[in-house]
Amino acid sequence: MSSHGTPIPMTARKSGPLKGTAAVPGDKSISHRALIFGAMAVGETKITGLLEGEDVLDTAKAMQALGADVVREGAGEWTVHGVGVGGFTEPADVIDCGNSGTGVRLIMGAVATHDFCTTFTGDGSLRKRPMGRVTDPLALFGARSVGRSQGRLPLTLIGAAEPVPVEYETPVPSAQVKSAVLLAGLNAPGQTVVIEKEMTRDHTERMLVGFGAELSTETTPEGYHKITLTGRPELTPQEVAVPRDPSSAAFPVCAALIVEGSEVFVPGVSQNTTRNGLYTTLVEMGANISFENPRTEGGEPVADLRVKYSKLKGIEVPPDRAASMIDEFPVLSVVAAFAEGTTVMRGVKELRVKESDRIDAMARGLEACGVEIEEDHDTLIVHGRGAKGVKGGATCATHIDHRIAMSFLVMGLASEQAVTVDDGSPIATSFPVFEKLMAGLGAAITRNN
Ligand SMILES: O=C(O)C1=C[C@@H](OP(=O)(O)O)[C@@H](O)[C@H](O)C1
Ligand SMILES: C=C(OP(=O)(O)O)C(=O)O
Repeated sequence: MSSHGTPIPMTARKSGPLKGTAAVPGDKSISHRALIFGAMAVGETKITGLLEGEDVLDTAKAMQALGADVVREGAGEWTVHGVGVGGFTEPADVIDCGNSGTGVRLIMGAVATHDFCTTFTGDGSLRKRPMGRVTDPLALFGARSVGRSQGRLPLTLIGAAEPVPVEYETPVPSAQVKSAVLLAGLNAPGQTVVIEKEMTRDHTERMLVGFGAELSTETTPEGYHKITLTGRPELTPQEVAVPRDPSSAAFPVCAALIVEGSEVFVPGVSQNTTRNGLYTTLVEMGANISFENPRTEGGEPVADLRVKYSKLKGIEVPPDRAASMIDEFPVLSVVAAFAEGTTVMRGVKELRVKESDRIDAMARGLEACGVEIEEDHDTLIVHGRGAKGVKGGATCATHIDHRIAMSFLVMGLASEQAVTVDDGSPIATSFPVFEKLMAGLGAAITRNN
């Protein structure tokens, strides 16, 4: 039973060709950051295209609780009157980040170098996720924290009264950890340095530069990604146009690839190389995707995708691509089930600490639907059914995980028998218009109660 909300079981049935345009909402990562950087700038930041999903709305509430003025002006249009770097005030109540790892970890970073105390919590999924990966580097700035065992939420963070700058090499490939350290470094004197062995999504770096921080990036002789941030800048308010979310676009794209006769147009999909690993992988599998009208939107390189049903083959995904498609492995494993041959996903252990253990959740659901898999701690291998087709016919557990729910619903659109998910309610955390958008393409997805 989820503590996210009342479970909403949903079912997807074999559908006719999917046709039309899938204009997915704003990018979740960029939406969180637009609110947080807006709150740390002096003056009014205007945001358009903000993702109004539960995760981002929780971050908006948190920014208000810390003293910023955050106002919804219209659909996706928000203004943030920031309090300036170092200007947050102690929240009067617990900050509840709901289902959002990004929200809680970035906000922990933002308050860690403020001389006050913040208590964080979240839903049943977030309370299981590891926070030590963020509280460990924040301790180097002088922040202290007390959480449940293994640093789980609820957790209280006592910010550093006299923060010191930090040099930190991230032990796991995580943009959330990198961003937490950089956000803490904003209110520390001197230079904060983050080094990552594998480069993760770079929205924090791009947006900090956009908001006027002094930040430089370089590749070290070992090939690592090194970021140097000068603390205590005055951030200048911005007009942020949030581009569409490539992680949400993955669902209509993958659905079109596996539902026979489909042709779907997906505008404005990020071509940022720290986010587009799924699309590279799909092309290697033989996907018929054309990348049209390349341009820049909201500071991100984007293209319009025209996607046609394709006969796909299994491939080995290079492990060094994992970070650039980390949220897309669940839906890739669905596509792999329909491909001819085996798809090997190695170097994916980070999937075990997402909203759910995504290797386990996908493995169990795929098996229940008649797909043979192999897994170990860091690997998921899917033996594609190809011409034999996917049986389906199971109810898959989603474990309060939006991407698991959407992935199995996509699977049901092309399986012989319907696929049910026990709880589709978490879809609202990242893709609140998923059902409407998929219905518009002709996908047979229904709620069961
Ligand atoms: O920084 C971000 O916006 C995100 C980073 C990734 O998490 P990790 O940093 O934990 O890999 C990703 O899974 C998440 O959906 C969003
Ligand atoms: C992992 C995800 O988000 P978060 O870590 O912000 O909860 C995701 O959206 O797939």
